[in-house]
Amino acid sequence: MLIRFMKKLKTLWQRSIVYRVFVKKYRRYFIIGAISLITVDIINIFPPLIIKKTIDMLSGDSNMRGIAYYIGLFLLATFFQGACRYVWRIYFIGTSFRCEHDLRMAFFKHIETQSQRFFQKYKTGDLMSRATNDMNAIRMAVGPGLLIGLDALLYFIVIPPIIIWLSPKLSLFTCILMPLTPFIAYKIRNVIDRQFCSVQEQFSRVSEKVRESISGIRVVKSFNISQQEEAALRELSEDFVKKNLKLAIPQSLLGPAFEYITYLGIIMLLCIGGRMVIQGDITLGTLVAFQSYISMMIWPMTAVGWCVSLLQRGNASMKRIDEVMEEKPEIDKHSVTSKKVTLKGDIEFRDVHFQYYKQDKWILKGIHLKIRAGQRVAIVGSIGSGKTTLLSLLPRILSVKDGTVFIDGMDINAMDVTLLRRCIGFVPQEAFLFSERIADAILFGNAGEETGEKVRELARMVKLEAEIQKLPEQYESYLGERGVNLSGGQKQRLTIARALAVNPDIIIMDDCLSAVDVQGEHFILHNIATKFPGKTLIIVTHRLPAIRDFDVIVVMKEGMIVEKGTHAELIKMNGEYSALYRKEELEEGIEIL
Ligand SMILES: Nc1ncnc2c1ncn2[C@@H]1O[C@H](COP(=O)(O)OP(=O)(O)OP(=O)(O)O)[C@@H](O)[C@H]1O
Repeated sequence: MLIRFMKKLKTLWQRSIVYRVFVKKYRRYFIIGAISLITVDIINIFPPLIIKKTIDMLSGDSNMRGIAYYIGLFLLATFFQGACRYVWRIYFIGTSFRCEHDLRMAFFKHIETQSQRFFQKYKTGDLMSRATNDMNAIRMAVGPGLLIGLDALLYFIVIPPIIIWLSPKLSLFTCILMPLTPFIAYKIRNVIDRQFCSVQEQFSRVSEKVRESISGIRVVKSFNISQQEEAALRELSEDFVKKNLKLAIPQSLLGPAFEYITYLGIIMLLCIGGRMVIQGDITLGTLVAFQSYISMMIWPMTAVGWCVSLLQRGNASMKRIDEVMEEKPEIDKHSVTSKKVTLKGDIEFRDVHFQYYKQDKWILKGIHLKIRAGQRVAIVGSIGSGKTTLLSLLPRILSVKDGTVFIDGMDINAMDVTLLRRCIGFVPQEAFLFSERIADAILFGNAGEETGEKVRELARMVKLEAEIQKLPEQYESYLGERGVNLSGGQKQRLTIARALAVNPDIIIMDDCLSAVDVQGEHFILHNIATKFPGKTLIIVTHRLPAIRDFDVIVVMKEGMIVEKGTHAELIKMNGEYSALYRKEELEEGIEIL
């Protein structure tokens, strides 16, 4: 029975936030902190006893040497106590910051392994709120929460036996109200837990709205919808205030409720204890010492409520972190190696089907495509025909579940995703840039590489050099958030330079020249062909003249490959490609070969 109980206790402990976040990794720090805390609380027992002795001496024979001795003892005890307090603060509170750091890094690393599907489920603002607010709540639980809890527990263990020893009768009267404490804590705790979750969820919504409005500020202004955006944010924010106020009620009830019970105890003590001193049942020193101990209990009484609230908040936040951490990464073969393998660049899609969600429509329907190393391949087709989806499978931004994709004869699902991505220069449709120096944005992810000539060479290759040189600080100029201080075409060219910087074996360009003029497009494609000979190039484009000399042109329609061949072959076929080309010919007034 006892063994079963101990086992259950052990399981509970190992599941607790304190063990998982703090003790498991920083056991030594926990032990040092706990020892110094115990020492402080043990030393704490003595000052009231010393005071009792001194008062009793004063009301007795007034032995001055004895009094001086006790004063010396008192000073020594308080000094030692201060030193130990310093140690536990460092070991508990300091370590709680390390725990928060560890958890945040683990959270971030986990998010990095997730696929698009995950990011559709969790909004950016929500993830931000989990990585900041929730992490902070967890730190407060395993730092101050743990400290206060342990401290209070020690007080509850140490002080009652002493007051019983001082006067059992007086203890009985004073402690009559004590059992009320855990009962009230339990009742209020549940309410706090429920409301804290609701506050955190609302905070996520507010964060997401703010993020969305700021990143879409250009659209908001150009569509003149600032007022609607403001109203939407106000509604969310007001709701957040209301939820916080609702949470504040049980939280603020907790402390006063405990204090009230404790002060009732003190009043009873003064009435009954005073009478006992007058009747000679106890000495004045005993009453003073007794009162000191009861006052010392006020702190743990209040602290229990605070500790419970911190632990509850921490637990609620941990649940939110666990929810994300339990999301299985779609890609599990990640390595931390910095080596780069070289791929030849043969690619094969074998009977590939893809759907974004189960039960959803199929976006790719039985794709069979072989690309030989060094070929230049263009993928064209109507809007929404699945071109981006198909290309996203190669660097495993999306995972292939039905069918197989091979690179150099290897199934990409069996390849280390880090190494795979290092061999692919991927230029996405949306030019996303971080706010950093232009030189760093070009050498992105290649820290440690020498800048200078390589950066200039890449900028030249994408026809960006002259424009960068016109900037006041040239390559040292900082990009605004998401590159707001660049034009659409400049952003696209910079992302191409960034992809080429890794000297990839396979270059994938997803409609990333749409904001570049025709001459610029020819210039860049020509440069890629000459500077990266023998590399496989796959490009998605809606501008057909630019790809007339490509080795293979693949035409997609409704998730299927409907035509494949060279420009001349496809024109001769007089099918889908020929129709698209004629349409473009009309639009741009170009001549068909
Ligand atoms: N993340 C997503 N979740 C759900 N459906 C998606 C997602 N991304 C794309 N789709 C759907 O998949 C289909 C193919 O989209 P995809 O972007 O691959 O087409 P595309 O041929 O590249 O289009 P475009 O020429 O406009 O870039 C579309 O119907 C689109 O709505």
